[in-house]
Amino acid sequence: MAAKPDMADKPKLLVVEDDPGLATQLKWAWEDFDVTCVGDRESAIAALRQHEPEVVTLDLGLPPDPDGTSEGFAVLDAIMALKPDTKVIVASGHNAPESAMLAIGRGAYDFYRKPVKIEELALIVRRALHLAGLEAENRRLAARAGEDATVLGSIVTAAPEMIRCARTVERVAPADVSVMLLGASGTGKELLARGLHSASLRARAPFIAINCAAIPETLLEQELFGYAEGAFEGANSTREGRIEMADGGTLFLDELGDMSASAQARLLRFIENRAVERMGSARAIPIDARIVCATNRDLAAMVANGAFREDLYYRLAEVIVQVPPLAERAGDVPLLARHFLHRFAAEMNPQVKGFAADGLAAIDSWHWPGNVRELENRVKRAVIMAEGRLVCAEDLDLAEPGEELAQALNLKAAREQADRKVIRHALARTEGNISSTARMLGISRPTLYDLMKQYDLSS
Ligand SMILES: Nc1ncnc2c1ncn2[C@@H]1O[C@H](COP(=O)(O)OP(=O)(O)OP(=O)(O)O)[C@@H](O)[C@H]1O
Repeated sequence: MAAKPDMADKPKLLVVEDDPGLATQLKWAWEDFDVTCVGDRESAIAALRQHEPEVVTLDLGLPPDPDGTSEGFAVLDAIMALKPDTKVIVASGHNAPESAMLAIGRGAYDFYRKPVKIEELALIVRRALHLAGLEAENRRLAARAGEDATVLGSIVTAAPEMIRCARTVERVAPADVSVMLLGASGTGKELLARGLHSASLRARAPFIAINCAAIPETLLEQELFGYAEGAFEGANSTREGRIEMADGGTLFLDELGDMSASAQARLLRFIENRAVERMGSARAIPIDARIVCATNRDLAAMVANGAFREDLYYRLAEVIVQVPPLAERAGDVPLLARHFLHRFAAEMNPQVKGFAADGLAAIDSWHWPGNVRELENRVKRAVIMAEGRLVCAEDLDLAEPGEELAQALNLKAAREQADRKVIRHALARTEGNISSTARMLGISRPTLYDLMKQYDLSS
């Protein structure tokens, strides 16, 4: 015996009709629907809540106002408020032909004329159902695309290279191993470290980050290990270091390659003893912190030439994760550009809605040596600069230095233009960090300061 089609498989139709004869006629006309018939506002809303129908046919003339439209509109408004994706088809009676148009203005999908022609109504109902299905599928896909475009919480990517990298981080997160993130500046190492912490069992404890390159060598040890009162001149009170603050949580050591030999030795002692000694104090304070570190230097080479301790290296690099540069992540440049555009437009310039074609082309052809940080800064600046709805190539200021030089007045002017452009780009890449900019340009900090003064550039 063939199984009876299960009601659960059938699309749901709610018929709101106060004429019992007509309601019965409609009910039998829809064999392939799971039909519910009701005759007033209260039961219509109750049925909506209970069955969540995809499609509703609604007679606007319902009791206690069967000759008017007030009750019908009240039902329509309630449906639009409770479940706005419902396709409502209203009946337009002889007495109020204009009400059909009003109903569409208030969210109804379509209307039919009374007296009802079942075939005509069937066509409208089926089309509405088809559309409801398409819309539901679209919503599902959009939600999935949203999920897929971010990994480890906040990392926007669709590139297999980066997804693999994030998945590795996700997999090692629950194990209490040390993780070393290797990759160029601005590739998202800190974001990955934060993602790792959030995915670990330590998520509720603090995530403490310290950038070893941003703190002068002499202060780094104080920052990391803290100090006791009187440890040195000016130490008027005892201060806990970052390692202590990370107790129970994760300590993120950024730019690890910039750590002095003395700080390296102290760090190794902390790892071996699982305890810190504040500077100027012999008391060992037990600390349980997981270390995640990152560097854009070639640490293996630094170990080979003695600039970085080998024993420390192996303690910190139980798992090594290579973070690919942005230029090697297929499809990520336009994806991230749009992500940043929408974020910064919402924060700073809501009239901006997207990229002009030449803007997208400029983004696409740039090689992004400063990686995601450079892209983020460029788009931020462009959103602020944009005058219209679309960000164009000019707002992004991405031309190669060479392109404009051919038109320069003379060699001196050309050199100056090139200097300005290269310095501006380097500053954008490092978010105005003078030491990193000088290192990137292969000049000393004083030389960079001089040039910035000469060209009237600010960081
Ligand atoms: N995949 C991504 N999705 C969204 N934002 C990102 C992504 N990658 C990086 N960013 C953003 O780019 C900026 C730079 O990232 P991050 O600081 O993590 O890079 P980094 O590799 O640690 O850089 P550095 O080596 O210079 O410290 C941050 O503002 C970060 O939020």
